[in-house]
Amino acid sequence: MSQVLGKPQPQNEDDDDEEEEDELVGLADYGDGPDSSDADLDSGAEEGVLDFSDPFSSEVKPRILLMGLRRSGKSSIQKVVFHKMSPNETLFLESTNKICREDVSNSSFVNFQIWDFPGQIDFFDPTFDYEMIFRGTGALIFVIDSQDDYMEALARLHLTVTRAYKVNTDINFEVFIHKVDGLSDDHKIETQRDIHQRANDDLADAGLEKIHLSFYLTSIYDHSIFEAFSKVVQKLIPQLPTLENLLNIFISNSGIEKAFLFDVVSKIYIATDSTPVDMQTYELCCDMIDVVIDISCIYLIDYNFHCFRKAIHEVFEVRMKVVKSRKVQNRLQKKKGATPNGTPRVLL
Ligand SMILES: Nc1nc2c(ncn2[C@@H]2O[C@H](COP(=O)(O)OP(=O)(O)OP(=O)(O)O)[C@@H](O)[C@H]2O)c(=O)[nH]1
Repeated sequence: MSQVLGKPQPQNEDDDDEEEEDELVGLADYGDGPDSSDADLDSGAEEGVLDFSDPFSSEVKPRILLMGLRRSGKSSIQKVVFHKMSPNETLFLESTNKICREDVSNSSFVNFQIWDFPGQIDFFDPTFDYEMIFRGTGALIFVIDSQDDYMEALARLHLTVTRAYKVNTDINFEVFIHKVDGLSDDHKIETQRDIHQRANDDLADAGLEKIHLSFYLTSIYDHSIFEAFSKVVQKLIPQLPTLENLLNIFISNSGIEKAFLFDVVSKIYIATDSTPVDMQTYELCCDMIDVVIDISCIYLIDYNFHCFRKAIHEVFEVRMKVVKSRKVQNRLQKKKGATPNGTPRVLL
């Protein structure tokens, strides 16, 4: 069902690149963020806390900005997706008061920078060089807390998007309607419709209809945040059409029903074939990746790959039975590619 790719790059190369980059722009003395050690261990990421006046004009990696009002959930998103923090632990996150930059270099495709902005950032502060920041930006994620009154957030979204667009018309504007775990299904749809309408009306009133905003319903308490981040990252991968074609060829020649190319570390999917993505299949693959990560250390130490693979399949089958409802299993059984006993096929 899924081919899990995306090996971490050799650590030495990364280190070399990072040193070179820092020397070039004179940033060797940037302090590590509070979680830099975790970052290194968990995601191959490196983190730094920057001043507003950070002169990062020569960065070549695509830059993803996380913006939004205070407590909207920006840092939680970053920690859950890229540091495997459990959602409940985010309750104890402190407010961000400086721009935090993180290099994510998990593979040749997942290779970008994330900048987490403090909620109270002031675009009119003369020391805040927003032109420099937006110039090198590939995607701007604006996080709106759907459980809160979002009028102020919408005004802020409008200001942010119009400022950014003036500097760089190539930015992808991504709006995360976040914390939807607290909303009923009807309320989710209504909130999305309302935010979509108001945000686009504001742009139209300013004569900026040509700015395209993409909307996602997200929560750190389920897979929606990983799916949304996957879509954001995919837009920054120039090889995406080629990868999709390869996956199309792969499924048509193998009889496999759905293929994802995953970044194992973050559970972002870099590409998939052109059949529609079914959330339950994606969740199943994410669960599978968790299992692989949980037990790989035990078996890889033994260099016994056959045992490892067998164990993965066994654990996966048990998990399928426990976690998935009978309804989901029945649906999967009926689909092409199911093994005779009804368990979906997984390739390792
Ligand atoms: N229910 C729910 N709570 C969330 C979600 N994401 C984040 N939170 C909570 O929202 C609160 C604020 O999260 P932060 O990540 O600190 O927010 P922030 O936008 O980085 O805040 P600033 O650093 O002040 O700008 C925390 O208590 C999180 O646990 C979510 O998807 N659902």
